[in-house]
Amino acid sequence: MKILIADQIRALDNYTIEEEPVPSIDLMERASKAFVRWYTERFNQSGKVLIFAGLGNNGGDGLAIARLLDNLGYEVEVNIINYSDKRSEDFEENLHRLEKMLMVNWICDEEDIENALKNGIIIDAILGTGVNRPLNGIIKETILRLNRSNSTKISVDIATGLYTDSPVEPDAVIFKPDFTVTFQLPKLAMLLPENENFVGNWYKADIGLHVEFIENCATDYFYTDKIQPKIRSNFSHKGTFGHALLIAGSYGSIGAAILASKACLRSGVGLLTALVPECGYEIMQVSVPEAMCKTDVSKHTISTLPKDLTVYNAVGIGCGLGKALETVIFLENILKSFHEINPKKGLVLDADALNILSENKKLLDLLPPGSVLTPHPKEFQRLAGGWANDFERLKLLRQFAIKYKVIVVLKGRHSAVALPNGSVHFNSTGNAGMATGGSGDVLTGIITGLLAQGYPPEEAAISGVFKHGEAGDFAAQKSGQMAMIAGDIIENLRW
Ligand SMILES: NC(=O)C1=CN([C@@H]2O[C@H](COP(=O)(O)OP(=O)(O)OC[C@H]3O[C@@H](n4cnc5c(N)ncnc54)[C@H](O)[C@@H]3O)[C@@H](O)[C@H]2O)[C@@H](O)CC1
Ligand SMILES: [K+]
Repeated sequence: MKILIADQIRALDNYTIEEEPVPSIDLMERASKAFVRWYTERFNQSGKVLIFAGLGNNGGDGLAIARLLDNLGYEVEVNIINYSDKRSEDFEENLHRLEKMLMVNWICDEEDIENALKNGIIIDAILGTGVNRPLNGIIKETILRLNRSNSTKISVDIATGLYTDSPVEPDAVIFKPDFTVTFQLPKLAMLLPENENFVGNWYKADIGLHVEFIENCATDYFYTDKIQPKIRSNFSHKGTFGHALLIAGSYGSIGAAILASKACLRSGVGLLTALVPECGYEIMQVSVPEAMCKTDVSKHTISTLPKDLTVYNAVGIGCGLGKALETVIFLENILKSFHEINPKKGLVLDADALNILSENKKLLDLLPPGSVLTPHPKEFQRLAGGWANDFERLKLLRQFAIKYKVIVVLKGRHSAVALPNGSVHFNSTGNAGMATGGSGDVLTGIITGLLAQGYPPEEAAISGVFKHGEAGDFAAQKSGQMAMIAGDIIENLRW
């Protein structure tokens, strides 16, 4: 699914209005009905609904929502923030419709704000995607006061004050909802970790905007909310699904090799060889009997390039590897030999392989095009340098992927997969229970397994991240997020 910037969303609204055609007031009614559908599925008629509306179209939505909820028997109180003389046409029309049924309160000063605050659910329809400057005056005062309330808070489309596709000022005042119900498409700002408090749990409400227009919009940002399942032929044999090599583990971290190996096997790979230091041999053989196991000449680390690299369809390196000097030299050698053996072979670099790259930046130039790197934010910072905000981080991520022609999976709540063409694919699956040791090793195993089966690296990364998160969601349903361990993600992989 595409993610569009605010100007494109405005153009999309207008195009839908002209081409469908649908009068803008009816489109607003459709959006408001979609919100009300979401709301009535979760909240019953007990208690008050306190609607805070602005004077533009987001406010218009708020007034239409008030009317629809009132019709459904909810006890609604409407507060309009009187911050300007300018009102949108559809706001005026919805005010006209509402005033036939309900009295509205106009908020002009702090006393009005205090009077408006009662027990009830707060709905923020003050400003939406039209916000273009920091909040001040009576809007700012209202938001400051609403944010102090313990009531459940819900934003219509986007929290008041949050810019759709640019960073907010460091000391900006922004509404802090528990939920956001956003129309049609997710907004970029809602996917960035620094905005977590200004989004809450968010839901997408379809309002039937023009599908072809969306298809023709150019964008670099996408949201992965489903992937195409691949069908396996009945005539397959284990050779059909490739042979993966995982190079992982060091003394004290053989568990990382086990987790990556199990995940790789559960991702459909035909054959798996794990290369571990000698100290890991028995542990691997006992824990993962399905994998073949080779050992390095070193007892505790990986130091020596395997002879027969051409046998493998994909190689995953880094889980629990350590950063011993001999391992650094090993990584340099394998990156050099990758260019020679077969540029089409897949390569995944994770954890200590990434840390070695950041401590030896000249190695970055050896990265084979199409390699998949899976850093968490700290690892990415060490690789690419710091950033002032998440938009800047996103820019660095894209620049890095373009410059080195690699795929970078920046792990997090909505893991961002940056491709060499500069596009970024945000993931929809996963949960906080996955922030646990070994979860990254599982992802490396999955992506390596997909690469070995012949998935193009872009698809292996996007699908792997999606399935990893989905398995984490299944695991959380069973044991709860707190009790989850990385092994549960592997057990819950379903293809
Ligand atoms: N255009 C359409 O057809 C639809 C729009 N919808 C709603 O319309 C919203 C966008 O509406 P608008 O474009 O009218 O914009 P908003 O309602 O977000 O804002 C209204 C106006 O406030 C002004 N403004 C911006 N920043 C401000 C600030 N900090 N302080 C005070 N005033 C400020 C701007 O002039 C802006 O146009 C969406 O978020 C969505 O809720 C939905 O009804 C769906 C259909
Ligand atoms: K809003």
